[in-house]
Amino acid sequence: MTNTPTTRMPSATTSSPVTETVVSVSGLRKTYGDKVAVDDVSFEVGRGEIVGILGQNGAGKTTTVEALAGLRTADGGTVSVLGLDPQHDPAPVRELLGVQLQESRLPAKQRVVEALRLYASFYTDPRDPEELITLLGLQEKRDTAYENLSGGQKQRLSIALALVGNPQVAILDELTTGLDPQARRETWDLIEAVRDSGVTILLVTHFMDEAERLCDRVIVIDGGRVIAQGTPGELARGDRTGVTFRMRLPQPLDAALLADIESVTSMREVGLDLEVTGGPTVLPDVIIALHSCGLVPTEVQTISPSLEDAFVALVGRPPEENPS
Ligand SMILES: Nc1ncnc2c1ncn2[C@@H]1O[C@H](COP(=O)(O)OP(=O)(O)OP(=O)(O)O)[C@@H](O)[C@H]1O
Repeated sequence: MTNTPTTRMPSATTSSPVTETVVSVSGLRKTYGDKVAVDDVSFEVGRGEIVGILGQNGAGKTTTVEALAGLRTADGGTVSVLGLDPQHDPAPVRELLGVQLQESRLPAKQRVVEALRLYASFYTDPRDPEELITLLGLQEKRDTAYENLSGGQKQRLSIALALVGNPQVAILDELTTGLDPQARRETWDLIEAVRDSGVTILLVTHFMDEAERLCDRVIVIDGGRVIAQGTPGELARGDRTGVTFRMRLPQPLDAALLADIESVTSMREVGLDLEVTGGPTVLPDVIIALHSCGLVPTEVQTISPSLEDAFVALVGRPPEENPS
């Protein structure tokens, strides 16, 4: 994690005090006919945080954030943005909340600067469109029609449109879906710059690498319910206190040598490597034991548990490769 959040929220495993809650969702419920899209969702977001909403297709993520933005009517529960109620009085919330929803589409011939000026005219205290064009690296595309922008440029424009009202909170849904790896990394840098400019961000994503890179905390939704929340590191570690590493040795090893080490709990061969798992001191214990036999590994790599592993363990299935 490269982020240094200005506030930390309580999570599954921490209890730091909340300094200022800007978004609060409590017992949210939404049905479409017989279909329960959101069953019982509660969470809070503190000022300056980037919080990820993770879940598979159909988990209820978009319904949740759209209810928060006052774009869908909830059947139960409460939502609050900066103390305002978007469900019963959405107009003032729109001044404070920017929304980038999935697949924003603009008229094909509309130029970048025209779109930004038009959207700016909807707000009482908008950001300067030219400043946003610079912030989002769209200077060279300022006068380009929407239809002639690349996928990454369209995405950056949609983020600019979410920010043009000068919001204190931004909801970004499927931020980097369909972008190439470089455009994704550029978009991530941009989101960090947006957060550093003082905007609290709620990020809906399928991508675990994106959540690990950007989010101070993540909320995992499955079947319309929150099934876990915490920092990406907390969720990835889960209950694990042990260490796993892989090493490559210059010659075959008598397995009994390592099996006798108290801190070693398991070993397995992975290709040319030996993977060892054990207690907190297992890595130095193994290296010292090898050294006493005149052996030095040619490579050693510690294996960190990933958010993706945690997600699979929690949800029972991996996040979709090709989100809809
Ligand atoms: N307007 C609607 N009418 C009927 N059912 C809907 C509607 N919108 C969403 N649903 C259903 O509600 C459930 C939750 O949908 P939602 O879009 O909130 O999920 P999601 O987690 O955002 O999924 P995705 O990642 O695919 O966008 C899904 O089963 C979906 O099919």
